[in-house]
Parts: sequence; structure tokens; C-alpha cells
Amino acid sequence: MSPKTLYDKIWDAHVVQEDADGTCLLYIDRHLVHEVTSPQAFEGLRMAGRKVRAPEKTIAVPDHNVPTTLDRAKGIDNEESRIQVEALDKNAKDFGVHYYPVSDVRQGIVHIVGPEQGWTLPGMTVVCGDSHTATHGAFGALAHGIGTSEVEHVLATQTLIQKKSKNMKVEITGKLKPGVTAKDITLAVIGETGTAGGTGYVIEYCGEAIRDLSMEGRMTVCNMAIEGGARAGLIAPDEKTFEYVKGRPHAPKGAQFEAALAWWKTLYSDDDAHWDKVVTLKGEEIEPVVTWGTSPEDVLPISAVVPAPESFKGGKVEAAKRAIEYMGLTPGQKLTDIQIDTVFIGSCTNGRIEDLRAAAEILKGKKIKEGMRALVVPGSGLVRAQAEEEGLADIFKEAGFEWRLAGCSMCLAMNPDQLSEGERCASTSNRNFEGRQGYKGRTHLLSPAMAAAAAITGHLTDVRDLV
Ligand SMILES: CC(C)[C@H](C(=O)O)[C@@H](O)C(=O)O
Ligand code: SF4
Repeated sequence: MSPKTLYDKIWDAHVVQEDADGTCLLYIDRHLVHEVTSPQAFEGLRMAGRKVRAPEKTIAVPDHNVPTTLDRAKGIDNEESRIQVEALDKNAKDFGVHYYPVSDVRQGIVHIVGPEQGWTLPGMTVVCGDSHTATHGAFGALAHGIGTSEVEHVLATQTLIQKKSKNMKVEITGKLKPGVTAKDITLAVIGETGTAGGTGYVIEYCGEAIRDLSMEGRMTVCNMAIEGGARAGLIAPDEKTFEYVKGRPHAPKGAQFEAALAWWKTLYSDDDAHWDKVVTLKGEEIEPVVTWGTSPEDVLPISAVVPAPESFKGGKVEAAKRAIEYMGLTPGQKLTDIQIDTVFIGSCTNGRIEDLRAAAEILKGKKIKEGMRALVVPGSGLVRAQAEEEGLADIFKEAGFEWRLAGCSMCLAMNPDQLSEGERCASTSNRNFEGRQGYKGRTHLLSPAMAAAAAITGHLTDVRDLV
């Protein structure tokens, strides 16, 4: 048998039919659904008189539009948002899919709820009408976003028409230095490869620094595969993965678990498998990083200065000029001199319990800078409950943070959590595009620990200076 990558193995196990030109029909194991990209898909089914083919493999949860303030049971003011959430309530009921409504403690960001509930398992194909479906790749699943017409196709048939991507290996060797986290790895990789570096590829992240990460950290890394342009990102499952999955509500139990485990243990890239592209970074050389511009590839170590546009090549010179202007920065200015108005800790990149622990560790016994607006939005109701039990919520509140309910929130500002014009945010989310967090708002992406550090000092800060 010819050697295979992990991606090859999962792909081969799911091909239902292959055409001469390589177009395949893939079986889909899990279909996650949120309120933004599903209304037309369900409507299409309804109009055609079709059913959801596998409601038991379809999991829906509202996340993007939901308010995160404590009074959210009052309902949603914005009409468009309200219509989308109400449509999901109705569609989930009418079509009989698994559903976690806003009133359910298990509600949260779809990419946090899936793994938490044990829906996401190694070796699976997982899709969702959402680009950050890549998150689930942390379990050694082939997971990626799909468009609304594909959502309808998967709902109706539990299959997806796909062509295979190429194989890319991103290896992070050695150990990370203290203060350096999964978020710094994933940003550093995009800084290195650019936002188009992964185009046409599925990335497998490997190497000692990746192995050393917790499942939460691995999810953070895979989450941003999409910002690096890749179709998906994945990590071979190991004992940490199996341990995380075991006992989750929807994970297999008993003999079924043992049978699944036997297969999961075969899910790794063979030694002599072929890679179309390889990128290697040394773990010990990665610093805590932040973004200075309006693209996730605008990444620099926190010790750096705002770059001069002329230091870039070709088309990037103009883009850098515009980004620096939009961000209200000056070339040569130290990144640590950039003053921050708002801190947002949350999102499917960094809204898990470990992220909250990392931020709370820095904030313990401290207060945020006067005048700072700071919010923590746990990724799910269960993350929130756990953080309360561990005393993290008290640390956040005592420091001056708002302690919110679960949702996407200020990651993309589809609910009332938005930046105002010119407001500058240190954010643990994954996208820093113009206006992403509110009209003319400015975003600096960083890790939860770095976000906490900025909240305390009022400017971008090397977290290692605070510990
Ligand atoms: C709304 C949704 C389609 C979108 C995505 O696909 O990523 C959102 O989650 C985002 O992060 O921009
Ligand atoms: S948290 Fe942000 S990136 Fe993740 S699904 Fe929601 S909007 Fe998209």
C-alpha cells in the first residue's frame, strides 16, 4: 500500500463516488448549523418537500446574532438578527435536528459546542456553513466550511461534492518559551506563509510544539488555518485527543468506543507520505505576537515597531500604507506604545476554558486601566459555568471586565457588541479586517494572556513583562 497522509486516509474513507476528473462525492459525518448561513438552505428543502437526510448527525445552535448581555432573554432588538435566530428555532424543530437554543446552558459558538458535546470525533468529515469549521481539525477530523447551497445539499443528502486538495505540512519543532501560546503559533505561521500560503491545501500541523499543546490549544491553531488560506487544518489524534473525547455526551461508549479507538489509532501520516508543501518553524523562536494591520498576516513580535510600507514587496506596499493609515499608526512607532480602548476575550479561536484561565492568571488581583472597556465572552454556556466554578469569573469581574453570556459577540459585531468609529481593540479573535468589529473599528489580534496584559496597562504589552 502506498504511504498516505492523515488527510488522504480520512478522504479515502469517505469517498462514495469518484468521477474521471477527480470530482468526488464525500460522505459527511457531522453537519453543524448556525443561524446565519442556514435559513435559505432549510427553505430550499421545505419548498422542494424534502427532509433532512440524517437529523441525528445534524447539530444546530444560534451564535452569531445572539445578545451576550445578561438580559438577553428579553429578545433581540435588531430585526434581521431576530429573524435569523427565530428561523433557526423553527427549522430545528420542523426538521428534527439536534438543537441548543439560547435558553440551553449548552448553547454557544458552534465550533466550541461541537467538540464539547462529543459530536466532533477523530477521522470524521465535519462541515458547517462557516469558515472556522477548521477548528474541529484539532481532533484529526477533516473539517471545513461550506456555502449555503452546499448546506442545503448536505442537509438533503448527507454528502458533499468535493475535489481533493493538496497536502501541506506545517511543523513546529521544539518547545515554546514561557508566555508563548497556541495563538502565537497560529499567528506566527500566517505571518510566515501569508494569507494565501495555504490556498489549495489541507494543512497538517505537527512537531513537538504541537504535540505539547492541549486540545484547546490545538483547536486554536486549526481555527486559523482558514486565515492562512487553507481548505482545512488538522492534527493527528493522540492520547490527549482520546482522553478529551472519552465520556463526552455524544462520543461512543463501551465496546463502541473501543472499536472506534482502534481505528483512531491508525489516523496519522505515514513516515514516507508525500507532501506538496512543507513549512517548518522553530518553536523556541516564536515570540508573543500581535497584528499591526488589517490582514491576519500583518503579524509581528510584540517587541517590534510598526513597519515602514516601503519594507514590503510589490503590491503589499500600497496595502501596508492603507492599513497603517486605517489603523491610525506611524511607521517606526513601538508596538508597545499603541494605546488600547477595548479588550475582547472570546470567539471560537480563544473562548475556551483554558483561554479564560490564561487571561485570569494575568489579571488575578489586578485592575484594568481606568476608562478601559473590557469584555469576556465565554465560548459556550458550559465554559461560562466552569469558569464560574473555578473562580475565574470573580477574577474577571474584580478586575473590571464585563462577564457575558456565550456567543460570537465582538468577534464580528453582528450583535450589539461593537466598536465605535476609531475605537481600538486588543482582541483574541481571528480577523482584523477593516470594520470587522464595528464600523471603522481597529483590531489587534493577540493571545488571551496578551489581551489581559493590554487591559491592565492600557497599551499593547509583552505579557512576560507582567509576570
Ligand atoms: C457568518 C459566517 C458565515 C462567517 C464565516 O464563515 O466565517 C463568520 O463566522 C466569520 O467568522 O466571519
Ligand atoms: S466566533 Fe467569530 S470567527 Fe468564530 S464563528 Fe463566530 S464570528 Fe466566526
